[in-house]
Amino acid sequence: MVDRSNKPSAISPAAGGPQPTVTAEGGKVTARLSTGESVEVILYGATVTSWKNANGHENLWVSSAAKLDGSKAIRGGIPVVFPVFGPPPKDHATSALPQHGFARISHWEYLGKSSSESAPVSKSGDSAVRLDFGLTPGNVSAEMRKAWPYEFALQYSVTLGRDGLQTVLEVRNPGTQKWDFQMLTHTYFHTPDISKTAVRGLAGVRYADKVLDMTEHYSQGNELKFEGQVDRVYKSLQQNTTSIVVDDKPAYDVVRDNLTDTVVWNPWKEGAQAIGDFEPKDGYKNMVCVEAGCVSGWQSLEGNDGFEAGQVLKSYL
Ligand SMILES: O=P(O)(O)OC[C@H]1O[C@H](O)[C@H](O)[C@@H](O)[C@@H]1O
Repeated sequence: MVDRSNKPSAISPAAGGPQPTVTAEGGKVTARLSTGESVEVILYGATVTSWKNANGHENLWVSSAAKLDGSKAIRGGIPVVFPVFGPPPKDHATSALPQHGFARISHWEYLGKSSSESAPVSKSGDSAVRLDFGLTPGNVSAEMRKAWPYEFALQYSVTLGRDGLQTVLEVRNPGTQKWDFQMLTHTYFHTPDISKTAVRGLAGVRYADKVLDMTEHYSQGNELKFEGQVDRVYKSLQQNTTSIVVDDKPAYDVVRDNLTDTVVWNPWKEGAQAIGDFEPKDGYKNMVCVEAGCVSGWQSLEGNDGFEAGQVLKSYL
């Protein structure tokens, strides 16, 4: 088990003030703060498909051809990757699973809401709202169970505050047999113009470049710009904040908690053409994935052990 230095504070019922509204219907949970911020989570994959600021700005990119009916992983928003990132290695216990595992293609249960005035995303005096989702073997298809027959329990918490959006994944092994996993939140950020967009906070870090046959490199400058396809796994980052800037101005921050790695992905023109549910085809100009996770190695969980990690997303748009 990996210890967590920075656990989010306990959620306590909010006192007074206008309360957030939460609706759960049609396989979707929507929460809105009295100040106007909102979030929408589809139970299929517990995928966050919308996160808006009080001014109405949508922070996430979702393909106009994304399947929202449970027939395919949702192309956009924040898919949850578990228990393997990317194509599973051939000689590993996850080898029979599809790319990025089963969490994003399973129907999660909505466990309920709670309010908090002490979450990392709440401004003082304002309440944040937390939505909890659960996934256990009973929610997973027989095919996926056969491919990965371990006992597990996942709890995914999405907390909306005026200061941002927090996602936390708690992974538990209630069985007796030890297993390994990787996890990642595959956030698709919306950007007005990829040619003016850069990612900062990745300097001096070792990364595997998937575009260059997984070869290893060291990142030089502190800024990654986009002039073609980018698909990199940055490993063991020291600094816990990765920032997206547009025209040199802050757009988003991703603050990792107990997650060592960050994947940066933009499929560019050729990649978008090759992905059936990526629409519009020039949508790559309006998105960038900055994905916080632990994917460069494996986390091991003994029986009755647990692991918890997450991210806080901030928007300045
Ligand atoms: O098409 P998907 O299975 O959703 O994967 C989309 C992308 O996810 C990650 O960012 C990987 O690093 C990419 O290599 C992959 O193309």
